[in-house]
Amino acid sequence: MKIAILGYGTVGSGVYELLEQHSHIQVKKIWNRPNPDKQIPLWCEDFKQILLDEDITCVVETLNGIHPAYECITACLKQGKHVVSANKAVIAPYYEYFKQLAQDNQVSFLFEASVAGGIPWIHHLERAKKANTISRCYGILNGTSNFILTKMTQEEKNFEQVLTKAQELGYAEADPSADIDGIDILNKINISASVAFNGKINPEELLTCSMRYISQADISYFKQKGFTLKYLGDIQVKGETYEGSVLLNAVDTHSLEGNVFDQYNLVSLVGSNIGTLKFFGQGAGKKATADAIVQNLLDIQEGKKDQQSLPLNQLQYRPLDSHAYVIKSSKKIPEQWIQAKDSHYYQTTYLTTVQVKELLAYLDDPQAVVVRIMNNLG
Ligand SMILES: NC(=O)C1=CN([C@@H]2O[C@H](COP(=O)(O)OP(=O)(O)OC[C@H]3O[C@@H](n4cnc5c(N)ncnc54)[C@H](OP(=O)(O)O)[C@@H]3O)[C@@H](O)[C@H]2O)C=CC1
Ligand SMILES: N[C@@H](CC=O)C(=O)O
Repeated sequence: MKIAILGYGTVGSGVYELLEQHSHIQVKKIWNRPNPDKQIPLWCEDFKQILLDEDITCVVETLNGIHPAYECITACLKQGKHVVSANKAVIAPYYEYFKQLAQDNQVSFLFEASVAGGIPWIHHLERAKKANTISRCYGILNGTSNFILTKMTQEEKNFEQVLTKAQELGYAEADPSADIDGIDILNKINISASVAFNGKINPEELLTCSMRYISQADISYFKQKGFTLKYLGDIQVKGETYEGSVLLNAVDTHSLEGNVFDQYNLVSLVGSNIGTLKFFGQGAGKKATADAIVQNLLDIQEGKKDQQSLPLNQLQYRPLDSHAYVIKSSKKIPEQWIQAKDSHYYQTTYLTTVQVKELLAYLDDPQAVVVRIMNNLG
């Protein structure tokens, strides 16, 4: 099989290097914008040279963000080329569109690397879905934020210092605010919901809180109480309704999630027969992510059939659960929402995600630190 790669950054170069060991998959062309700082093997300047090359039957997309990735994926699928993408920012909003285009053109659109890097999460979701009704997907889904929390907790490093290290190691997004403000996890939760529930969600409805204002003092405060802070994505479904969140969670120090460090991820599904299933591995990084892409290329080579039934069902947001939260804010939180106060940490009464959003809108404090108390992660 002859392929092309779009984007020669951390992941694209990783795919090229791994494929040097695969004699049956040959990289014919690599498209990247002109970059004098990079030596790009097989570089081609014009994307059309790839699109119109009939030898190339599959295109790997490892660009950043929505444009020009959207246009490239669309053109390749319409041209009858298989597409493998790692780019969650474009897959999350256009999942159904790309899947439909692939079906219409009798090709595959695969995206294992887009959620949880090297973990074969999508493969196992699709497999679990065949025999189970899946009601929840949750976990540590971002390597950069987990790397930051680990180094702040274990080595008492400061936030900015560790974020720079995560960028150097190739874990962070081109704009790392996606990692620390929750957008990246939101995209991964959205893609997981499309696969697991055959469901369409509105990501803006999820309770999404940044982790960028966490301090060493906050970490120590929770540590004293037996908690480790983890930045989790969570989505649950009941019938045609769903609820979800992306935020810091205080998890038991002895829990599995509490013991996942560095760029590693731990992602779980809850199935009607199997109960909770957990998958652990590297969620970010060159080689691990490239491996997930190569796995998809091998799927295509072996003629693996697509599992997705379309169209997706539109789900409605409705709170399904309530939790206690700890909120650190310089603003005063009204009594009716508070169960206890400890210095400037307010512990709330049990609140739904919708109530927390109301409280945060009332507070209007962009630097508030919001932590969900998560005693039982399953
Ligand atoms: N890094 C990781 O661990 C993981 C990344 N991903 C996803 O994989 C994709 C690639 O990530 P990563 O390799 O880390 O990112 P990089 O920024 O390292 O690589 C992106 C590449 O795309 C090129 N590029 C960007 N915009 C354009 C454009 N308009 N035209 C042509 N080329 C362009 C860049 O060129 P230039 O160098 O000139 O800027 C760069 O070579 C992203 O969508 C990311 O979310 C998924 C899982 C894990
Ligand atoms: N920036 C992402 C890369 C993988 O998806 C992360 O840190 O997890």
